[in-house]
Amino acid sequence: MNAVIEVSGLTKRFGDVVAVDDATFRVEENQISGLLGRNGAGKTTMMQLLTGQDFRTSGEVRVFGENPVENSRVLSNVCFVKESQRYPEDFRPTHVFRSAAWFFPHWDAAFAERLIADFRLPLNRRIKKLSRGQVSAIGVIVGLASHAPLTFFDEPYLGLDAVARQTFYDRLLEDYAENPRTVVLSTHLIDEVSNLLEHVLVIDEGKIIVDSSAEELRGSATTVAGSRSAVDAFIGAREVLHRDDLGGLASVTVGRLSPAERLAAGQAGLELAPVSLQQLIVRMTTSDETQSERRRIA
Ligand SMILES: Nc1ncnc2c1ncn2[C@@H]1O[C@H](COP(=O)(O)OP(=O)(O)OP(=O)(O)O)[C@@H](O)[C@H]1O
Repeated sequence: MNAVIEVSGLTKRFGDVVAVDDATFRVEENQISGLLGRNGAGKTTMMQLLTGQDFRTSGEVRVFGENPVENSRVLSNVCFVKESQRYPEDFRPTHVFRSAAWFFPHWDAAFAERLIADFRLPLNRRIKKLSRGQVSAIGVIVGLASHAPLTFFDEPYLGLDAVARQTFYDRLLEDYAENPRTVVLSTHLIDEVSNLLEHVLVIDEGKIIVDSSAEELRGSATTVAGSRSAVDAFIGAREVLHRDDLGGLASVTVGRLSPAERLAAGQAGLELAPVSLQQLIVRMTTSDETQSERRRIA
């Protein structure tokens, strides 16, 4: 596989704050990757560095094999949809889409038209008069219709309602199937995007703590539920990631189970349930147990 992004030992400091801390990872071509993490984890800073909008303190960044900073060869192939995108004072959505056609060599005007209808976006209303969700829809439309070989969506749907978010996921997947490209998506709505993601990067306090295929990650923990005595007998000396007890019942999250262990759990009358990506990430990035859980899940 070809790496579209290669990052090595990347660090970005703002005074005393280490926003990105010695990050090393690759993003493969034509995959949808999630860049996930808590508030202030370093997601936006990472995207700024990858799109040449900020300077690194140390380390290396390669996008399409080159340094992205002030590099038009790289940047003409990149679309960055930001959460807090600002537009010129008197701009209307129609102005944004007309300019997008100049900026993005692969701009798909017909697709943009369809998305404008899907999101019911008023084209000729001043952007400053639009609702928060309508402003987000502009960014989402630009990101999708740009057909840029590398597209970053940084928490793109502030204010978008559930229908509009589902429209975004559906159109992204449909279009990605026809026009494969590399997408990096940062979001807090992890469960909503979980089925979209092929690869997951989790950043916490500037450090990349997970770099894994989404499928592998999903199978990396299981919840075992049943009578407390049967659960305790099954888990034995296993490390427990999370535990809930209710009367004589217990529900315990443990790491990856082998097929034989799954069979044994079934024979012991226990129920097994996968742990959602969101639950997993919440547990990995919750402060007091963070370090030990990361080790156990990894
Ligand atoms: N220009 C700056 N000056 C000082 N500190 C900054 C600056 N930009 C970001 N930071 C700090 O760097 C850290 C990472 O911020 P960043 O915006 O990358 O986080 P994030 O993961 O995108 O968060 P969120 O999910 O809340 O948007 C935070 O502690 C933030 O306060």
